[in-house]
Amino acid sequence: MQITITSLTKTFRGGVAALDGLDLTIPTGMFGLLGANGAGKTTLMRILAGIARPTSGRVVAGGHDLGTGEGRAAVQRELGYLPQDLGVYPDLTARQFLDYIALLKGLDDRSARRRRVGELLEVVALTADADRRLRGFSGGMRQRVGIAQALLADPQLLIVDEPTAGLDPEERIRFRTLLSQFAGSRTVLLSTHIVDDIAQTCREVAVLAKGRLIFRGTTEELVQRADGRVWSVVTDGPPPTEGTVVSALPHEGGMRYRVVAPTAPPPGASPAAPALEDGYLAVMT
Ligand SMILES: Nc1ncnc2c1ncn2[C@@H]1O[C@H](COP(=O)(O)OP(=O)(O)OP(=O)(O)O)[C@@H](O)[C@H]1O
Repeated sequence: MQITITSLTKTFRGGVAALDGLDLTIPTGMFGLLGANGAGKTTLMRILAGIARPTSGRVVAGGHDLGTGEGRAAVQRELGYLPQDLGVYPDLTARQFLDYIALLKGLDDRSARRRRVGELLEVVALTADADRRLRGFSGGMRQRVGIAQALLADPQLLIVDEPTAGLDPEERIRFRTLLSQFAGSRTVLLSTHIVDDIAQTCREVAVLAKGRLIFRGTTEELVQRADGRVWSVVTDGPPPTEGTVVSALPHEGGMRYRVVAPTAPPPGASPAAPALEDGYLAVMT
């Protein structure tokens, strides 16, 4: 499902422009959305999910205009959404919770619903824990329940908002592999602060800042934005003051700093190969 966003704005009461004339096309497949806190990612996702309404502008998803009730209903039938703060009922088991959400989504046939819930528990590797109460689940297990509920209706569009925050490395890897496997011919919009999650799953990415698009392209193109701007500085003195220090590691009696600097290299610097995070920092600065 392709999504075309044109001149989208969302201004909250008090005058905060969460989205400020956003133009963006999101193709089929996995698509990454990066941006600092408050950049407007959640607002965009809520508008795409039909939960929030824009102040102005247009969104067309899979040929459906979200500006109309009919269009929103059509997109919502094809939508799976995992918000940042999915509330679960702690006293329900994973199976009961998914069954309940499936019922809300209109899966009325009891045996079909039971089958679908069973399949999804398998997909998210929770079959063995299916009949435990959610209250005892780890953060990662809860996120997997969250993704299972988002996948219940086999959506063509899956929107996930910072799904790996708080997960341990193993769970993060498992979670993002799950998303990639699911994507295929569908559209998966992944919003996150964790640049590595995007690097490992998405070919294309957009970066938002203050409600505006500041980059849209492939992950390789984002890496290229940092070409000639990444430096390695070994020193036993104070850290470099130019640019942004992205890492600091002890090195032979001193420190090795990795620096993204837009102009002249810091004294004593040698060039380093850029990574996606450097490209992100380069466009952010
Ligand atoms: N309901 C609201 N009322 C007023 N301002 C809001 C509301 N929701 C969001 N905002 C403001 O809109 C801006 C964008 O917020 P949004 O949550 O979309 O950003 P974000 O990129 O998702 O941030 P984060 O990464 O922290 O989740 C922020 O300045 C935020 O304070």
